[in-house]
Amino acid sequence: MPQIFIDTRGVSVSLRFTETSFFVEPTKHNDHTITCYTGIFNYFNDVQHAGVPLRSVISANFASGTVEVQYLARSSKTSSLALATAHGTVKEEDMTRAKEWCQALLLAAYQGANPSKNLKVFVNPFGGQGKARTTYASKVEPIFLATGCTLDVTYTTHSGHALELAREMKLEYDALVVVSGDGLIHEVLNGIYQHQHRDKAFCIPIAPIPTGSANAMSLNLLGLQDGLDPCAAALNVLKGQPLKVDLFSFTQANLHRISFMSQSIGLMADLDVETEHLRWMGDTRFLVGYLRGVITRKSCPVELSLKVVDQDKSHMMDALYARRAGSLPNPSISPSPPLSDGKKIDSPGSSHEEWTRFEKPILWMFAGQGPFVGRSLMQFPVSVADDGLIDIAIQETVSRMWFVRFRDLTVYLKVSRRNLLRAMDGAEEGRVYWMNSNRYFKASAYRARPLAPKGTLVVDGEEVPFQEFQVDVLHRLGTFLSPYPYYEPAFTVLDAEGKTRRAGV
Ligand SMILES: Nc1ncnc2c1ncn2[C@@H]1O[C@H](COP(=O)(O)OP(=O)(O)OP(=O)(O)O)[C@@H](O)[C@H]1O
Repeated sequence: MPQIFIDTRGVSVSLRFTETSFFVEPTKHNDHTITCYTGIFNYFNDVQHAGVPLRSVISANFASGTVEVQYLARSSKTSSLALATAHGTVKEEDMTRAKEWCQALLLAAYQGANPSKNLKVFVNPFGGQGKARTTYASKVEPIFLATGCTLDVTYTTHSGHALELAREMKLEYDALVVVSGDGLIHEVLNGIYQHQHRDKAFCIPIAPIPTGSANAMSLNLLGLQDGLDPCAAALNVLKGQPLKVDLFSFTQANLHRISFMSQSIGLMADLDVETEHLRWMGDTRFLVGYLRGVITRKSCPVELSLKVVDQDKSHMMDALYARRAGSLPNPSISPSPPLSDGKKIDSPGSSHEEWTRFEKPILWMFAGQGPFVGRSLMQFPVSVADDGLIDIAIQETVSRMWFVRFRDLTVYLKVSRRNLLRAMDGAEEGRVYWMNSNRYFKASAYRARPLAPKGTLVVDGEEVPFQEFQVDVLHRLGTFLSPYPYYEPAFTVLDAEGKTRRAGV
């Protein structure tokens, strides 16, 4: 599509786009005049090289002789996205062309999809550091309004509010936007689970806007650079494609609930619950909790049984490579059966494997999906969104590497505090995966039975009673909006042989 020229405050500016990028280029200017009006560049001199991905263009309008294009851009490579506008008048004789150009730009930027979405928005003013309300009003809502979205916004007033609303919601929304952390996503999914038409309700995609503490789902969908950026997450609401992900059925006695991210017991659960009063710290509170846990090294009193499908770390990593490169089809597990009202949900894969008991004493068990459980911990680096399996990481209390022999007796030594602290080094890129004392399984189901009256059990970041439970996988039941057909974070680590390996395309 040829370029058009607009006049912005006396400066003639060329607007053009290619299949991949959008460009704003002044054609005449006073040397070194500083301008920020496009958000793409600061100096006109740089402009020949400037451009934003076409995906970042959110609106293009022509009205009353004026062209206005809105897009998201960074002021530097590492900064967050911000809403920027290029606007200016066109000459009388160019008006028809300008109108057609705007339509063509919009068509290309949305690849034919409708920019004006019908959105249900949940804002949790309590999540994270309590900034959701202002972040939504100042950064997110302007992006939705620029594209003509219809917004049905609820500021949650109490814990459980989002669940109640999701349970009763109409099925007309294009997406459910969750302005909060992972806890509110958990609520929305459980509301959907109780919905009268839950099969259909589970197909409405959820899109997180990160304003909680860990924001793990947002990190897993958008990656480290964009995962904590509310504007990047808003762009995902407009441009993301539905990504089917496995969910988990968490059963305690006769109570079922949906878990979408993780279940933890032991140190990793304690650090979440015991740092609740440190919310003001953001996700640094998890680091404080971990250090506290390493000092006490409290054993986790629980009996675990797993339906193991894989426990070979190199093999699991190879499978991840293959999936991301598109060379492995979806696993041959059939989709979850439709959920009919009142029926227990069954796992498609859990009936095939044998139950195996994990006998060793442990410091913690962390089960779930999605590489990141927080910005500083890639706990499940080989997680695949829809492999029909749950990843389970178990930290043994004793190290298989460290033991002393005395006559016929072998005495194993506790994993040292030094090693546990060392595990923090590279934890954000999943290096802990290769630690010998970190046992890693892919399973179709697992059970845990507490062996002490007291302990901490956390599901998707929320504490639940410390009682026996079972988790089964619900293959591809969840739907999220995502820029990629897989979890974004790539696993780049030294493998067991010390070679650099990279998962990703
Ligand atoms: N108005 C409210 N007042 C108090 N609690 C609320 C309110 N609205 C929602 N909640 C509860 O707030 C809890 C925490 O929310 P959320 O998980 O979104 O933030 P977070 O815990 O800081 O982030 P993350 O889960 O990513 O670590 C949820 O359990 C939710 O039920």
